[in-house]
Amino acid sequence: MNPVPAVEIAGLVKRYGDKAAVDGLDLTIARGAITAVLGPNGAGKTTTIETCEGYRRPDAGTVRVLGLDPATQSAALRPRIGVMLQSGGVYAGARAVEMLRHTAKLHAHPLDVDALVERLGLGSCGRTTYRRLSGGQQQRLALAMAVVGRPELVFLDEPTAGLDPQARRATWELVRDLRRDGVTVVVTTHHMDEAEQLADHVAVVDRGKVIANGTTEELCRGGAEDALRFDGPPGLDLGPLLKELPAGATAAETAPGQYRVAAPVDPSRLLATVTGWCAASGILPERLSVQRRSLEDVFLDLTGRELRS
Ligand SMILES: Nc1ncnc2c1ncn2[C@@H]1O[C@H](COP(=O)(O)OP(=O)(O)OP(=O)(O)O)[C@@H](O)[C@H]1O
Repeated sequence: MNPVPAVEIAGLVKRYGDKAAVDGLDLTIARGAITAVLGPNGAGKTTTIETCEGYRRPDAGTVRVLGLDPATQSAALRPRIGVMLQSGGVYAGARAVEMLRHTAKLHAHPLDVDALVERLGLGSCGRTTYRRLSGGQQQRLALAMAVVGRPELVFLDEPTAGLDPQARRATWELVRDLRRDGVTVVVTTHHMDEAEQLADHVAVVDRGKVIANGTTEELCRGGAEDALRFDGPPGLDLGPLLKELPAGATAAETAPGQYRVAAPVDPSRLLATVTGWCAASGILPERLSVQRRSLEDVFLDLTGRELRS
């Protein structure tokens, strides 16, 4: 194992005017794994990733990527990393696959371009210019450009935003294959299921700091009890149910007609209490299940359920 972490960030501060977009962020990312960086809009994820890529200079703190300083050693770093930006980064007038072939030629051991084009469903885009590709095709091309040079480390900023389910799955498979080949992948996403499916490690960023960090398993286990979920008529008054449960129980309508109940009791007792209350109230609970906390639950517990302005 290479002892130098893929990414080491200590006390990173990045300001835009007098606003600190990143505010003392610490994060170490291991090699050879997939790390998902999650956080609400405006949390500072992209700013952090762009600092790692050498596109932004820190105002304070240190950033090391593959042991190098991206601000001053970018010439040594660039050939070793792959970058997929949230938008742009590709010349709009260039023809899609030609551009990919050109990028491949800049690297010593590129991936097979035809195989990559096939995998990402870009076969029909050969001579189409970047600006004429659909949004999803542009995303897939940007992903192909990021990985074609067989980098040691890939940064993918929201790689599946706006992709159809097939393209999303193709992206996931490609990311898993990168990990199998020993590549370190750092991915930002707003899709909690994506992070749950793909990531070995998860870092949650909020207000410019890492507020939680660990494996998905560790974060989902952390502190909270199993939750019971069921569907029922919208707008149920859950107050009487809560009275039947011990202190510390929570009950909420997470979406219209969808309920989540958690309590520090044995799951079988929780199930008995909820079904008993439903029966007594004339409610037929549908799709009833006891589940461990999902990453989305963890995320919302950490960052709040309110929409931020
Ligand atoms: N070039 C810029 N000039 C001024 N402010 C900026 C700039 N880029 C980002 N910001 C601000 O910095 C904060 C962090 O933005 P950033 O893009 O890093 O967040 P993010 O976590 O990636 O958000 P999202 O999930 O919406 O992509 C936001 O308040 C944003 O408005």
